Amino acid sequence: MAETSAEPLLKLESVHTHIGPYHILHGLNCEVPAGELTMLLGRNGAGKTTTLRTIMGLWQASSGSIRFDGRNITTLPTPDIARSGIAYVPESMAIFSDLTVRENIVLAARSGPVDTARLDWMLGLFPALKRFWNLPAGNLSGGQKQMLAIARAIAEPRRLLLVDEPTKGLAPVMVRSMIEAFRALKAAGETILLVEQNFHAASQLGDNVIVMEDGLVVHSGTMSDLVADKVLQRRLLGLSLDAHQ
Ligand SMILES: Nc1ncnc2c1ncn2[C@@H]1O[C@H](COP(=O)(O)OP(=O)(O)OP(=O)(O)O)[C@@H](O)[C@H]1O
Repeated sequence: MAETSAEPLLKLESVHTHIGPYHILHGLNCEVPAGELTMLLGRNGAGKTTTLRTIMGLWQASSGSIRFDGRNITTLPTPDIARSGIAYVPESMAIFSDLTVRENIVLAARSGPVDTARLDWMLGLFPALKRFWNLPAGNLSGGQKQMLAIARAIAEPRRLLLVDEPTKGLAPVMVRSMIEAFRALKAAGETILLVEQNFHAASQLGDNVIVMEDGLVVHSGTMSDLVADKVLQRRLLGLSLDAHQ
C-alpha cells in the first residue's frame, strides 16, 4: 500500500516528557518528512531542546511514541538511537577543545576513516575548518566551533540531523555562512530538524515549520505559508518578519 512511502522519517505521537518532578512535554505530535528541512520554533522555554533530547533518548519519554524510519525508538538507549542514523548537535557545541580540527572530525567517524570525497564536501561547506585544520579546536571562534560540531555530526552519512540553535550568538556574517551551509546540506538531500530562535534565518531555510508553546505543538505547516501570514507570525512568535526588514 502507498501508506509505507507516505510515512514521515520521524514521527512523534502524544509524547510526554518529565524531567524529575517537572512535566515538560505535554503530548507532543509532530513529523519530520524525509529529505526536507523542518524548523522547530518557539519562545524561550517552549520545550524545543527537550524535544530534541527526548528524540535522542537523553530524556526518556514518559509516554507516547517516537517512530524513526518505521521503527519504534521510544525506549531505545541513546547509543542505539545514534546508530540507527540520528545525529544530534546540541547548543553547547560538542567538540574537543584540546584536539585539532582534524582529530575532532576523524574521531567523529566511528566506522573508519572519513571518505575523502565526503571530507572535501564537508570542508566545502565550512571552509574555515580547512584553515584551522591542524590547530586545537579551542582556538576557533564560537561560530567556527558550531560549524565543527555540525561537521562532526555529518562525518558519516546520517539519516536525520537534529541541530539546536546553530546561529545563537553569532555575528551576522557567521549567520549568513551558517545559512549557506544548511542550504547546501538541504541541496544534498539531508533530512534536518533545526531549532532556531532567529525567525529571519529560519524563514530562509525551512521547508516546514513546527511551532511549540508550553510543551505542545501549536502550529505546523509549510514555512512559505507562515512567511506569507504576518498575523500568524505575530500570534505564534510574538513578532513578524517585518521586524527584520
Ligand atoms: N534539567 C532541567 N530541569 C528542570 N527543568 C528543565 C530542565 N531543562 C529544561 N527544563 C525546563 O523545561 C522547559 C523547556 O525547556 P527547553 O530548554 O526544552 O526549552 P527551549 O524551547 O529549548 O528554550 P530555549 O529557547 O530557551 O533554549 C523550561 O521551562 C525549562 O526551564
